[in-house]
Amino acid sequence: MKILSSDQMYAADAATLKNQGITSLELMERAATLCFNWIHEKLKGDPRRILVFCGVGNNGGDGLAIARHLIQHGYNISCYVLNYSEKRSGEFLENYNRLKEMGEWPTMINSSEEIPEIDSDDLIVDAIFGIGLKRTVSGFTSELIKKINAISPFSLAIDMPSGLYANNPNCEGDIILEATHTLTFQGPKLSFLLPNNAPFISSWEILNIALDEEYLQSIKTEYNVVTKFLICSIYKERDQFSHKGTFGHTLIIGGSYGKIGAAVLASRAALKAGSGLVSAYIPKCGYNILQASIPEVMVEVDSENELHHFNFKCNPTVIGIGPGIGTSEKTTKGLINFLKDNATPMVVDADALNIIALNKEFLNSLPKNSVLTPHPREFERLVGGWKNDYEKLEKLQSFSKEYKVIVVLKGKYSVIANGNQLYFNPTGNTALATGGSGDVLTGIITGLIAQGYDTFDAAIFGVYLHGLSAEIGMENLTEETFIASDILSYLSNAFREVKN
Ligand SMILES: NC(=O)C1=CN([C@@H]2O[C@H](COP(=O)(O)OP(=O)(O)OC[C@H]3O[C@@H](n4cnc5c(N)ncnc54)[C@H](O)[C@@H]3O)[C@@H](O)[C@H]2O)[C@@H](O)CC1
Ligand SMILES: [K+]
Repeated sequence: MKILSSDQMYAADAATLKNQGITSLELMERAATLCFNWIHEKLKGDPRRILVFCGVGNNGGDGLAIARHLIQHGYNISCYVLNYSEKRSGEFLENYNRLKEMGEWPTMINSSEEIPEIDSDDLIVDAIFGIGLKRTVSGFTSELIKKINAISPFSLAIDMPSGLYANNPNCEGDIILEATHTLTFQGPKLSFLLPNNAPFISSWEILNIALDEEYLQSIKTEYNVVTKFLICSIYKERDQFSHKGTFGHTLIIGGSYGKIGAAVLASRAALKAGSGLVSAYIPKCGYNILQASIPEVMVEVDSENELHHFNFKCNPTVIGIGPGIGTSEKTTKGLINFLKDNATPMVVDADALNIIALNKEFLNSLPKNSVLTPHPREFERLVGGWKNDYEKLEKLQSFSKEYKVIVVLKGKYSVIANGNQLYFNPTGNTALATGGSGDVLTGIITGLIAQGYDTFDAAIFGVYLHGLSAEIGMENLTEETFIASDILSYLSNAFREVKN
């Protein structure tokens, strides 16, 4: 699913009016009716007080239309207009008149003194600013938002939490509604997916206002959200005549004394993701552990307690490298030497990334289309810091382009980058914030590449499955009790969900 900028949203709105032969007012009515239906379905006539706060643009127009539906259905509502500007939009005025004709005059707020009392049991509908926000919210409008944030009632943001920009960084100290939930039109805005904005956008859902499909298809964007539809198109049915050789040979290079488990988890994950064969190349001290934990995996060993020589004999399709290797001098030297000659595609994680970050000249030695899976701290070591989440995304794009690698930047909404193309993954939960979860991801992506998935597809698919397994796991476990090996217990369910 494409993530549109506010300019692209306006263009899509305009194309929809033209192609569907409807007016802007009708499109607003469509949007507002969906919002009303959402509220009505949840409240089912609940007599609690609903305060609808409207701006004077089209987001405010939505609010007035929602207020009208709520009144018509007997809800206990008070509707306010924040009179911050003389410039009212046509659709705002039209909806204002409709309310007036019903004898329901919204209350104008012209100063901080006129802000009403708010109770923590009220439902707040925030229709002050949407995608049209152009500058920092100030004056009594910001006072109102501060008051709502302080009292913290359930606040439902229409399209956007007021004060948040759709696709630009906010300034330090901007006043933004900490919305409890956001109903957004057509698709998520880029700002929803960025960690800095977490306080404002704790949960959101899309209301499909049926913008012109053909026009949406034609829009070009660098930002996308991974959908089940995309994942189903990536998934490859297995050929009935296939054999273990068909699904490639993964080599996991990992482990050091005390961290053999990382190699175990990654190897098992590669197998469970469907790699035909899996070998592990580990320090000698891990031999018995690995053989005993996963009999399906073949093992080759390096020196006693750490990796040093990197002289394995097998001939893998793809290598997953880094889990648990540490950053000792010997391992660093060995890895650097290995990188100089290696042409096999790789998934590079953890300490392999940290070693490369200290020896950046070797980034150029990575085989084209290798996958790097840093968490934000590891990525910071590779590229230096960033001013804000938007600059982080720019750095992600330029890094991916410069070194011709796929980067998976891990986090809530992990971002998978291939040059300028960024895909935000929606699956997962805090259960994944557990030791070994990254090793499992490395193994899954490596195992997918081994069996013939394109590397970008494998990164997208792997991240999606990894997150989905954790979601499905919540049927039996909790976010606290779920551990990394549980990801693999639920991987079959995740695959099954994709296959169905
Ligand atoms: N046909 C359409 O265009 C549709 C629009 N919709 C709604 O329309 C919204 C966009 O409406 P608008 O473009 O009117 O913009 P907004 O309603 O988001 O903002 C109102 C206006 O306030 C002014 N403004 C911006 N920042 C300000 C600030 N800090 N202080 C004071 N004034 C400021 C701007 O001139 C802006 O146009 C969407 O978010 C959505 O809610 C929906 O009804 C769907 C259909
Ligand atoms: K809003």
